[in-house]
Amino acid sequence: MSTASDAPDDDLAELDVTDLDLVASLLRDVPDFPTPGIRFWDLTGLLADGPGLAATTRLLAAPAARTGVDVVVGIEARGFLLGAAVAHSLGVGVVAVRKEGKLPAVAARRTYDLEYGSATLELPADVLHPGTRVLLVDDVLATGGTAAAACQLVEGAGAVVAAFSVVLELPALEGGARLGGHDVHALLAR
Ligand SMILES: O=P(O)(O)OC[C@H]1O[C@H](OP(=O)(O)OP(=O)(O)O)[C@H](O)[C@@H]1O
Ligand SMILES: Nc1ncnc2[nH]cnc12
Repeated sequence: MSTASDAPDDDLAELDVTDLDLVASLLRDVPDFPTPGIRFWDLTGLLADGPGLAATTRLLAAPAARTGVDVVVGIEARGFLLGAAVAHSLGVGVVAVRKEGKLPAVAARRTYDLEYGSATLELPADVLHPGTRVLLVDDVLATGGTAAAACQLVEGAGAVVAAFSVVLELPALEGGARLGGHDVHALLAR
């Protein structure tokens, strides 16, 4: 079983080790999904576990205590589940950055590549404003294409990415390097 010492970020030393160990114990990796050669990290069991979801929410929300945020932005699709939980725990709202074609009013869109394909993200119109401080939330940071696109959308609206919280970083794919120096808080690395 993984332990909290797998956490990639020294900042996390102050976080609850019991919470981190619980999160690590509920992750599952699936070989060759969705395409051959991909080791897919599945958070279904973590999200379905009450104490696991609560621990994850506490850990992902932690950067907001240091930086202060006005709103959480969750990235489709698994970032919606985590983002809403984090926003609720912080007492702020949540904005869904969606895959192409789902929003009736779009502020901007970005197309990007990820580990197993390409996609386009869209930011809803009229929810982020100049100076709005955003906590971005997602489940996995792999190549960083998704997170970089989301950062560009937020900043294109004049808002500020105060921090990016993610459950799991895959450091071999060097996604952090694509985030232009943004503060990345990954709970675990694999
Ligand atoms: O760092 P990257 O290489 O960009 O990959 C990370 C993204 O990939 C997954 O989403 P996916 O696009 O599979 O969408 P889903 O959550 O809608 O299934 C994951 O939830 C991240 O958003
Ligand atoms: N290996 C992986 N597991 C889960 N989500 C991902 N998103 C991109 N790569 C991923």
